[in-house]
This record gives sequence, structure tokens and C-alpha cells, in this order.
Amino acid sequence: MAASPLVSWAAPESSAPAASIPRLDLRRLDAGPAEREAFLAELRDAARDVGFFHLVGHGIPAAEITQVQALARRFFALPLPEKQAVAMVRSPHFRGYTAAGREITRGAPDWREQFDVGAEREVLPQTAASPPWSRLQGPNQWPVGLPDLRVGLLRWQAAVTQLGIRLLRAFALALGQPEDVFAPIYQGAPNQHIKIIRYPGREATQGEQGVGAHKDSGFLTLLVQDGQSGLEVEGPNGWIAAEPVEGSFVVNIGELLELASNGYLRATIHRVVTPPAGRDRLSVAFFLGARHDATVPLLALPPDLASEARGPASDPDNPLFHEVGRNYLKGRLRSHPDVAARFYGDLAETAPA
Ligand SMILES: O=C(O)CCC(=O)C(=O)O
Ligand SMILES: [Fe+2]
Repeated sequence: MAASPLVSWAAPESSAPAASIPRLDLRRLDAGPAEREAFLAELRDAARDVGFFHLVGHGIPAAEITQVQALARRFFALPLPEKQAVAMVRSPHFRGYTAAGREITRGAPDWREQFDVGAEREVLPQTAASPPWSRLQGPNQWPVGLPDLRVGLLRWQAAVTQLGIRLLRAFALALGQPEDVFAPIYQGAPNQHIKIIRYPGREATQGEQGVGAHKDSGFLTLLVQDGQSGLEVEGPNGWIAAEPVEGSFVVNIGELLELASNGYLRATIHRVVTPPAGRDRLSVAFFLGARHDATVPLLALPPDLASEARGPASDPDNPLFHEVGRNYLKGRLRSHPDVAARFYGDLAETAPA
């Protein structure tokens, strides 16, 4: 079967196509050898069939989830000038606030406002020989009127990084690899990208694209959504709703795992549809990626898995790069043309088409 570049979902021949998002309980990973094996098999199937799952039993207390959601609400409730004072267009590191309609996916505006935070690291010295992705590293911007945000989001970043790495180690086992096979490409400086997001209701937007169809670029995304639906995942017969499950994370596979597994796992395409008039939707996304200076290895899969690997998707509109920094920067430049023009205008990638 010829793979179509945009409809990249393909079910393994042996199993029926999934029509809903599976639910996995992480406590089974530490519940003895038999439970562990069963969990790893389910993890592998969920990640391969649909590429998305609801994670429960993850160990992050409900109170911490509620707290980070409340903080995000407080940020979005700040007066617009306070949010504009930390606008992303001021940051070569793609950190800060983006107003609804300013971010672009598949050439169209996304009707969501958002605030992006990364790891707090020093700016890297720049020379003529520095790779462009080295400009991504640097400080965050923080609103002066909400000092709790810095404390709360950096604490959240540490907690979800730990959870993400635990899951990544489980994925390594599920792919027949040593548990720490990915450590050499994330240790020391994993890419830790938080995005708090508010999708205004239809009365306040000029369309229904909350965020357009896309793949995430990292290893894994761990996302908390509130009670408002809208997240949809590409399935074999159309879009599957990822309905909210209280206390859970929505987890999905990013391009790095697709590349490393030679397409055995797929970074599933997903989107968010704008909420109905009078409602809004809040989500807190965390994208766990590798170090910018790393190269994604091609894992030697066991023969039974290797025979089912489909190769990474070849979408001319979204080439996947094994060089981590290059792959990540690709997505950032495309989503934020204003930042691209201001700080990356010297790159061929940002030249007007
Ligand atoms: O808000 C959501 O539920 C999904 C967000 C998303 O897919 C993204 O920001 O990459
Ligand atoms: Fe996404």
C-alpha cells in the first residue's frame, strides 16, 4: 500500500483499527514482571495503532494538576499589555506570549493564545560557525505581575520531565532496547518545552482552527486538558476525539520516536477545534525532546518489530531531520513567522516562498 504523505496513519495488518483513544495505567510498570510485560505490550500497541493514549496512575498528584491549571488561568486573565510585555516576538528563543491568530499551522492562523517556556539556560555564544539552532537556548520571559508563574511552571517542568523520562525508558523496553538507550541524546540538556494554551470560544475567533493539523517534534508530548473537548487525532476513518479524562495526561508520540523506530511508531497528526461560542478550553502541554546538538539514532529493532516498521513518513511539506536541533527549529520557524523574520531572517528556510 502506497503511503499518502498527509494521511500517514496506518494500522498494523493484524489488528482492527482503533476508534478511540486507549487508556493506560503506569502503575502496572512496577507491579511485577507479568504486569510489566503486559503493560509494555499495550504501550507499544497503543503508540503504534493510534499514537495517542490517556495516561493514568502517573504519580503526579491531582492537586498539582489543578494548581498549574489555575496558574495558567491567572496568566491569561492578565491585562493584554502585561501579556504583550512578554510577547514571543521579543525572544530569539521562542519564549513568551503569542496572541490568538498570530501562530500559523499549515499556512492558516491558530485561534489560541499561548505562553511558551523552555529550560532556563544561558544564551550560547554565537560565532559565524554556530549552527542556527544554537540560538534557541536562552532565558524565558516572565510577567512581572505574576511572580507565581515562574515558580509554578518551573516546578511543573521538573515534574513532567521526570514522568516523561520514565515513559521514554518504558518505550525503550517496549521496542526491545536497553532501558537507557535514549539517555545519550537527552542527558544533561533535554529539550523541556511547556506551552500553556487557551482556546477562546467561537464568538471570539475568525475560524474554527484552534490549532491546525500537525505532528509534534519531540520524543513525547504529555498534555493536561480541562473538561472542554476539542482535541482530535487522525485515525484511519477520520478524526477521533480525545475526550477529556479527569486527572489523566494525554500522551502522544513525536517525530523523534518516529525517526528512531524507523516509523514503527508514528507521530500521529492531531488538531484542536475551536470550542463553541461562550466556552473556552485550557490545556497545558509539555514537549519532551532531545538535546539540540544530538542526532537521533536509528534503533536496531528485534526482527518481529523491524518487519513491521514502515519507514518514517515522507511528507514533502514536513521533512523529518535526524539532527535534533534542525528538526525542532524547523517547526518553530514555521509556527512563528514573526520571530523567524526578526531573529532568523538570515536563514534560507525563512526566505519568503
Ligand atoms: O491543546 C491541545 O490539546 C493540543 C495542543 C497541541 O497539539 C500542540 O500545541 O502541539
Ligand atoms: Fe501538538
